Amino acid sequence: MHAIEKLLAQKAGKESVSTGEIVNCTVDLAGINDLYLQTVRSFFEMGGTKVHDPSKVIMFLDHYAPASTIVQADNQKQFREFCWDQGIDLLMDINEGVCHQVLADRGLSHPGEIIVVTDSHTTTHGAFGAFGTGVGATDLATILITGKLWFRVPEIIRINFEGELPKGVYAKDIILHVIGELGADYAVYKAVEFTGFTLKQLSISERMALCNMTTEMGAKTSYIQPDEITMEFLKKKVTRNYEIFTTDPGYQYAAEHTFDVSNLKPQLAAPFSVDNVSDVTAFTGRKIDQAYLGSCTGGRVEDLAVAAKILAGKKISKRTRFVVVPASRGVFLEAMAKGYVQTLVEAGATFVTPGCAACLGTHQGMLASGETCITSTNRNFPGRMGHTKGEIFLGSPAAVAAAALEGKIVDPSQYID
Ligand SMILES: CC(C)[C@H](C(=O)O)[C@@H](O)C(=O)O
Ligand code: SF4
Repeated sequence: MHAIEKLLAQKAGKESVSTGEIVNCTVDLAGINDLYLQTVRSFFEMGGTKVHDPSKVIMFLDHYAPASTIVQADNQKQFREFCWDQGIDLLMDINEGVCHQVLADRGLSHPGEIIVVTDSHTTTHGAFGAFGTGVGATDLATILITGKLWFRVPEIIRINFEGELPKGVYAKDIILHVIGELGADYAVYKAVEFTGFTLKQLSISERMALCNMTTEMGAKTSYIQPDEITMEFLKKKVTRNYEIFTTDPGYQYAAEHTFDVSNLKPQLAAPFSVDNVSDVTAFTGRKIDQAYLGSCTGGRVEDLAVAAKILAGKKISKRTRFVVVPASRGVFLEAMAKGYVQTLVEAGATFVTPGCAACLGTHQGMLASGETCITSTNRNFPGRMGHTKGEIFLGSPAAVAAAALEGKIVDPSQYID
């Protein structure tokens, strides 16, 4: 069996599972975000009165943090009251940040566990060897009532990376390249495992970016076998025991792909699809109105660090806005302590408090008609960050910072020593 199958088998109380089987699993952590008040409504509609185990539930007020509309303010009020009534202590209010980063910061994402959030990018937690997946309101309400949820054991695809990453090329470039090659619907309901030499070069932050974007291939979940890098990260954060599963030798994957990254150039996904990917050089010189650094894909400390490095002692281009949104309070604090916030604000960045902000086009950095944005986020369909006639290029944090500096798309590798 694969590690993912062993994990699902254990959570279903079975000896083994096989692809396609439906299993009913105990969920280790269930998260609800502030766009999903329907979860609470469904909980009551389905006959719920008391949450099965409030210690395994976490609430995130992140997508509209702080609330920008009266409806959202009202929803957030109802979420808070639900937590207080139900004894849910893990209420991550508007001061905490994007759910996936908050889980990582707090050491709540563990190997060998099932994490389900009402958010598609829950695949991010594959970076820790967890089974992370996103669901809708009624599925989440089912967990609230029973502590369990059914899953279809997914086919598992192995994506192997060989070679050392060139200067100025990051996990974001790798995953954009993979999605460009395989397509945005390649992994629908499949699990994507990343393996190979290149992973040894990738920090937890970079691995989170990789796993996060498997959602943009349709993946149900993603996986990286925990190693020394994972352990190093977890030992500073996690206080309780967890189990690490390993894949049996000779396991037959549904498909296997190998990418050599040693000659990879910085990548961009051009409007209006995440798989419309090419080398950044195809668009160099293209003027941008806004550069956006943030989200659960590209708003971590390392992302702000590379931007600060590129912009230290410089000013952003006069006709460009640079919106920076730390993914979490933890990221914000660390970036302040390390001086990145100071550097970026001096360079002309506009800071937004931790949260989803304009990543999903609802507030705090929206695009006007006809504007072009380069962003470290994960989606670029029409209207994703504001006006449907806004054009969005997805790139690495370095590509975003270099574009903010020049006011146009440039090859970021020239800005990295
Ligand atoms: C709000 C949520 C439903 C949504 C998702 O699931 O991905 C959001 O986080 C996004 O990125 O579009
Ligand atoms: S930061 Fe963006 S992608 Fe991540 S959860 Fe928020 S809206 Fe979704």
